[in-house]
Amino acid sequence: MKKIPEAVGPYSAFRKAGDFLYISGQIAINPENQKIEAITVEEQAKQVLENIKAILENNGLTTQNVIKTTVLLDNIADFGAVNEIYANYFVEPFPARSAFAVDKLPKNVLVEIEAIAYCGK
Ligand SMILES: C=C(N)C(=O)O
Repeated sequence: MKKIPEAVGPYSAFRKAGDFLYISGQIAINPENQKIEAITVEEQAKQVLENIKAILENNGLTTQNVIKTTVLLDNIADFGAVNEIYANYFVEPFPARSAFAVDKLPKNVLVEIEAIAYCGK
């Protein structure tokens, strides 16, 4: 099993319900030490997506099972930079997605991404 980040509040990193796996919003926590070490938005986006990938893999899934994501940004100016990293993790047909800039994110990170994966046939 791959290491995954611990929740930073009263929630589960993921929950399975029927044919769906719900992955809580991931922030750039290094699962080796539970610390946020990534500094730039590109580094943070990569760590976030590696964390999502690890959760998927621990559940026997890949990013191709992901049908919906939500991207939360501290600054909408980072939209393009995050898209470039994001595109390395998904292939067509891409998951449906929503993206927002929000006022502040937990632990003052720059990006948070949540995902829903379909585990059925
Ligand atoms: C980081 C989160 N997903 C949270 O606080 O809900």
